[in-house]
Amino acid sequence: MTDTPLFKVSGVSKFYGARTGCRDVSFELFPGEVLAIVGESGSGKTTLLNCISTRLAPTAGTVEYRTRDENWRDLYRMSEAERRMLMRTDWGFVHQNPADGLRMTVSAGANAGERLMAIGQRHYGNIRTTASEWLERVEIGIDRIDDQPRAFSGGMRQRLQIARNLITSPRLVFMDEPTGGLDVSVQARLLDLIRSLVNDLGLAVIIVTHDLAVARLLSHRMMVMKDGRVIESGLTDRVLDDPREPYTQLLVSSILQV
Ligand SMILES: Nc1ncnc2c1ncn2[C@@H]1O[C@H](COP(=O)(O)OP(=O)(O)OP(=O)(O)O)[C@@H](O)[C@H]1O
Repeated sequence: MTDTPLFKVSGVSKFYGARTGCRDVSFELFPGEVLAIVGESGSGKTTLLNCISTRLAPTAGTVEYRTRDENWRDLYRMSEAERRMLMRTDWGFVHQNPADGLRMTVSAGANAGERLMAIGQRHYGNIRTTASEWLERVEIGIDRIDDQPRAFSGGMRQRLQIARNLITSPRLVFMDEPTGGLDVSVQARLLDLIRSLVNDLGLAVIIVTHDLAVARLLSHRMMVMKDGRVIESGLTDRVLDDPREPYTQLLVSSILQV
């Protein structure tokens, strides 16, 4: 990790009419850092993730990103085309439901290789080679490269979605409950894979989860949300081993013995 942040969120709020989605959230994220956003259902995690990943315009606040050419850019002042390019190249977004992040009716190889074309690669042979390497890296047999993801299990689909996201060497990846809805043994294998890829690639990650065990395993730092606000944040081990807020204490003791 370096001393210069990669991403700055200041005073982000989102209101749905009179209802609060999230309120006055600020934080910085450093290169290579994994931040978990945790909280109960309805606490505002998804709203916040969508606001900071440019999927949902906040009611107030700014979200800034340090680009590869060392410029700070306010994401909501970028043109739509610039934002889309950033999403395709420098960023990844891993959805809870792989069908939301994959094209279900094209081959696994094309799903992985497509983003390389988005960044200008044109050589079919090279794209296929890189796609095969990535399939292998996420433990999908090379004999499945021409199969469509609809013929894959839930765990395989999720691994393919991860390959599709990481193939362009993004610097920042958003993950929304990436292991939600999978069997426990499949979850454990996927978490191991995510952890080693994130470490090997030095990725910065913002991961939303309601599962404190996932936060414990993957994140360096965490933010606890309640009613749209961040009520506690700090190093993951500190927050889980020595929660300061009564609500966090309750969450830690009632949800899971971690
Ligand atoms: N499109 C919407 N219109 C109105 N209210 C919404 C909308 N989306 C979310 N909300 C409200 O905003 C609050 C935060 O919801 P959000 O989905 O962000 O929470 P969450 O922590 O991600 O929950 P979950 O884990 O169940 O997805 C809730 O009160 C929710 O009802």
